[in-house]
Amino acid sequence: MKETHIDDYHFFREATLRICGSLHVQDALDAFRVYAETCIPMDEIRIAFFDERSSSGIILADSSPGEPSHFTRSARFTQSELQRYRKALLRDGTTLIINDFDHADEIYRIAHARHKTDVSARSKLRLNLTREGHALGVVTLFSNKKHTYTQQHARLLELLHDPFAMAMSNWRQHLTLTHYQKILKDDCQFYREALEKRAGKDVIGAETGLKGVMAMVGKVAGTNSPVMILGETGVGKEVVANAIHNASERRNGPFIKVNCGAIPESLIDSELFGHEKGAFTGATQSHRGRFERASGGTLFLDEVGELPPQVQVRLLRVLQHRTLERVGGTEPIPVDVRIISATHRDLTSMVEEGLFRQDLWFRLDVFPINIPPLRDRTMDIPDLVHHFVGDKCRELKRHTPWKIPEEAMERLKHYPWPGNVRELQNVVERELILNSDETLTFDRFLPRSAPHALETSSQTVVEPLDTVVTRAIEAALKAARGKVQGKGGAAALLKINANTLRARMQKLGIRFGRHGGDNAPR
Ligand SMILES: Nc1ncnc2c1ncn2[C@@H]1O[C@H](COP(=O)(O)OP(=O)(O)OP(=O)(O)O)[C@@H](O)[C@H]1O
Repeated sequence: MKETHIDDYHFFREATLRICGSLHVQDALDAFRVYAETCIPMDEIRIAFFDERSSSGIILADSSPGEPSHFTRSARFTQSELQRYRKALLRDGTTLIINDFDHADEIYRIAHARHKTDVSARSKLRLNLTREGHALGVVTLFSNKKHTYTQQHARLLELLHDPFAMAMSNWRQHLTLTHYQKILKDDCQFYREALEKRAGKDVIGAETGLKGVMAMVGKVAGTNSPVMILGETGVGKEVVANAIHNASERRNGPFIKVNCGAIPESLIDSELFGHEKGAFTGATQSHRGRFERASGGTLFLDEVGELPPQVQVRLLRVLQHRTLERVGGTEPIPVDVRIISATHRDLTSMVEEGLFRQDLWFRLDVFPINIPPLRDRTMDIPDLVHHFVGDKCRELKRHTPWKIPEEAMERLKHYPWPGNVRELQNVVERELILNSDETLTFDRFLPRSAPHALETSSQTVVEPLDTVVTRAIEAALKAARGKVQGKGGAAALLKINANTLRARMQKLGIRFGRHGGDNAPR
């Protein structure tokens, strides 16, 4: 290329605009090459840096006018190669011209070969990027002809040291952030799917006992109206709230649940609305509340009747203004959530007694949905039982086939289920743990002899699940003389996997070993 006079200022300005013009290193490099090749010849240009942690040379971007060349983006170096490379960089200064690559320092030829590159470079011009004495990386121009580069080219490239160094830091930070953003998005998707699986997307009884409820769900899901779900404890209020969210346009946003009765009064403000750093003793970090976390999705206020009066006031204000302020904050934060509330309490009488604000109730109770108790939709019981047995068998890794006699199912249908679906779910779990036969009779919980007594005896028959499970495990351990695993062991007697049994023993605090003295299950 015939050397022509190039105005330094003009070159610096135009080149810098392109180098710093994009956070995407590839776009910036392509734009720079298209402009700069009118002043400095190049068949290819690369930007690379050294990653100290992995002792690897990493090519960030590569640009050429024709077909992109092939190379390995990341190449590892040994410690001694690294030292030789650093020494050579120090020796060679900011720019280096190699006009006959065959005679270049061996370490440069090693680096070139290590990237398994198909660039047939004959000459190269390199700019060594440093900041405050630290090596940031290199910009390398390649030419397929020998003796391409002159001191004038090197001088021009050197003018661009600072813009390239600054852009290099930004590109690397941008790449790191994009990398973490991808990981977070992926994790978020994974946990959302796991949560959906746990919550169970299926609404059993949607075509039978809950048909009317699901028709209401279908009508209201597409709107943004607040929904109030009413029903006894354990009827499936959360299941229905989930169904509304999943059928709405917000389905790809978060579904955040707040159990208003389970959060201590002193924490509920911060849990719902978040707080700023230093808002109170112990607030060492700022914290997003559940309202903010639910942004773009649905906020499910379970047991809304339990909200303390002062929180009712603040909730009303957020719903009216559609903005919130974190505890200790002054900036209003816009709120974009759909509210679904639920309660098993009689909110109308709570309003009459002054225990629940009427204005808040009007705002929340725009579209009420009443879920009937299980005793009023006994036709759903067989499907629910089969659904829960299938689920629990998978969880307990119980592969034996099972059947439920017609007569046992009739008894299940006639029980009044004061704890509704949750109670039925617990009874199924207990039956599967205690009954290792193929036939599930439910005799322990619903005795055949006195079906009429069931309705009154529920208080004495139903015990906390953990108590029953503990008793069963202890009985099995006793029969197996402390042996957990293997033939005749407690796991075999209970027909569950030994690891599952150990996990349960640990959770329930059951002592291990033949004499209960060992501290690890065998
Ligand atoms: N129709 C249904 N289909 C499948 N599972 C259900 C159904 N209804 C309830 N369940 C299951 O029963 C259990 C209790 O349901 P859920 O938590 O939705 O009840 P709830 O009315 O919100 O209870 P609470 O009043 O205690 O908050 C859950 O494990 C849920 O998965």
